[in-house]
Amino acid sequence: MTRQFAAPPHYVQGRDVLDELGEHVEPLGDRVLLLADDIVLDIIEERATASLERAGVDVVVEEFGGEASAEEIDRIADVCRDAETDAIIGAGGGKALDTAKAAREIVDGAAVSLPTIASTDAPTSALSVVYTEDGEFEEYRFYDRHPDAVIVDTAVVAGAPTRLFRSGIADALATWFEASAVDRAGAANVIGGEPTDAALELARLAYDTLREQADPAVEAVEVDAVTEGVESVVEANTLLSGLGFESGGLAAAHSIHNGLTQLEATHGATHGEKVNIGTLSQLVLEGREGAFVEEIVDFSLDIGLPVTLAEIGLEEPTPEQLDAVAEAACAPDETIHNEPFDVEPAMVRDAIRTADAIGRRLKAARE
Ligand SMILES: NC(=O)c1ccc[n+]([C@@H]2O[C@H](COP(=O)([O-])OP(=O)(O)OC[C@H]3O[C@@H](n4cnc5c(N)ncnc54)[C@H](O)[C@@H]3O)[C@@H](O)[C@H]2O)c1
Ligand SMILES: [Zn+2]
Repeated sequence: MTRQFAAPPHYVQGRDVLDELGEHVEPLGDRVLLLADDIVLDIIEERATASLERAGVDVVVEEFGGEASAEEIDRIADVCRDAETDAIIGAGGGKALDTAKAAREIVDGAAVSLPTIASTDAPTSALSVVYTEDGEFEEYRFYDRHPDAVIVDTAVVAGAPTRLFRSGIADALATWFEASAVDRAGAANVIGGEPTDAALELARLAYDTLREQADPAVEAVEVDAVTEGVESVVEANTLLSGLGFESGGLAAAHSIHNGLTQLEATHGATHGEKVNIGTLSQLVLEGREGAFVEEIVDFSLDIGLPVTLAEIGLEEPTPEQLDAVAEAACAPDETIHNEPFDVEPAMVRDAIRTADAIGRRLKAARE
């Protein structure tokens, strides 16, 4: 297998970069669609539009429906066609960004990611995660092109709910564990190559950054402050985790996340919160040392991430529910098969139950 690495050409991060949006978008298009939900439009529409207009870029604003579903993607592609735009800016969380990337794939032109939360590693990737209208995982769509630019205003990100920042830490915490599983298995990364050393190092750097900086950064975001630590964690959640997962590869944690989305009760938990349960389960599945699993549970507790099924909406899951999650996590095209051993649903179910037991014990010990 050849080593392959891919990345977007341009990443911009800093306080108030929203006011420079126009400068970065102007080389990419003359008329852009700005896609965001009502909450995000309230936060960014005025400044984004003003910056784009200063740069001579026409803007058409469209409200995002909230789910990255096939229906919503087709609707947005139609809006782009009718408005004759030549670029699309997805602004908000992972779902709006994924929808913008998917619509650009249909209509062509440029795509820009403008994350307003550091909640996932979706902004940099050349793929979308598509769900049913009801929020169940449906498919990954892979693209040849990355977003042409990724613009992250850290003041906007720090002003958003801390829960979403924590969720991004969870999504980024999974990256090194998954990429290193792919590496140990000699499996393929998300773009179909062997992980480069660079991708593995980026994933590792995301992990090290979070272990050192996540705690104080969460504290800063609680008071909407932008510190160097916040900048580092935003970069870990967005750029390092984004490049790290795509060119490093995914494994069990994200398959278990996908399995969990089968249960409606988990839909109130964020992507990152469900991924955290996936990460802890992956560590148990891999037979990691007990002390190390406890260390990661403790880290999660320190920053306020879920460590039990109850915290993601599954108070008393039935055996049938956990079997359904494990079955879905082991679907033939799932990345759980990138683990360096054969994985069966019963192993996954028992890893989830065991991770939950450890999480409950350590959580109770703090109460
Ligand atoms: N394509 C990829 O590579 C990739 C990677 C990771 C995750 N994902 C996908 O991302 C999605 C999850 O994304 P998410 O967790 O960001 O959820 P989300 O997109 O549903 O956004 C969560 C909420 O945050 C709100 N929000 C956004 N910015 C805000 C701000 N500044 N202040 C207040 N509220 C704000 C939005 O209105 C939204 O309701 C999932 O669909 C997941 O599969 C994709
Ligand atoms: Zn993720």
